[in-house]
Amino acid sequence: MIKISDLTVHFGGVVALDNITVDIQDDIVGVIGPNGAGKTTLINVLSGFVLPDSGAIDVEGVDLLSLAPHRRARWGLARSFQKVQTADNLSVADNIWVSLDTSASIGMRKSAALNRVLEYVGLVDMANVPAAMLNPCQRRMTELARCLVASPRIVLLDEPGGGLSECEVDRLRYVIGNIKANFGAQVLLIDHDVELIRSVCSKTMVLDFGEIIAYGPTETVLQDENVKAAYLGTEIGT
Ligand SMILES: Nc1ncnc2c1ncn2[C@@H]1O[C@H](COP(=O)(O)OP(=O)(O)OP(=O)(O)O)[C@@H](O)[C@H]1O
Repeated sequence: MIKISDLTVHFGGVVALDNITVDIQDDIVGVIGPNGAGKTTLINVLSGFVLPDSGAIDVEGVDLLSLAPHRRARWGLARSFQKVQTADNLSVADNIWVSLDTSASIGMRKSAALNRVLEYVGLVDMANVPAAMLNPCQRRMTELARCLVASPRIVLLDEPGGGLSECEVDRLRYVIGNIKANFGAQVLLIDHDVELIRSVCSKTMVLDFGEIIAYGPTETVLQDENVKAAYLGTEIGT
């Protein structure tokens, strides 16, 4: 469980997160909102890329903000980025192995963990291929595999559906939707693809101008008039 209390982040005059308080308990929770709403900032604070001005975050009894970013990773916090971060000159396997190099004991042989995650994301046949040769979906899957390989407790995903075709999003839906069952980790999923959010997230939080304007069961939230208004110009399917 992620317990966020009174979290505020300013960038100069911009209030990116405005006194947010929320308990995140469900296995897969969506985070949606218009551009600039504060979604990535929330993941950046959780992962240690941004220091908040005030507030506290408790994850499973741990004071997260007291840990340096690398210690959060060792504790079991994994994240992906809006712009996929793969090293082009490394193979798929080596791109994933990077997470194992910095991880603590993961309760199984590291090579077994690598094989398991390659199989899970469907990249077994591509293990030795340089990342430069991958298509966008395979790059995204490589990044997801890197998030999952070291037995994380919490996985933060920043727009993993961005730039993928519909059929690729189907695959992504399976991979994200089964993280809890296969790896035991809680997932926080930011995406603009409302159908992806709707299909995998039991609860969803909506940010607007740094504030939580709705949080609850995904379908209820998507039907909320305030949420529809915040998304004016963006269609939310009924
Ligand atoms: N490093 C930074 N320096 C200055 N301003 C920033 C920085 N990071 C974010 N912001 C500002 O904070 C606000 C929230 O940005 P954030 O990236 O968290 O929004 P977002 O909801 O993730 O948007 P998007 O959907 O476009 O990714 C925006 O006004 C943004 O311009």
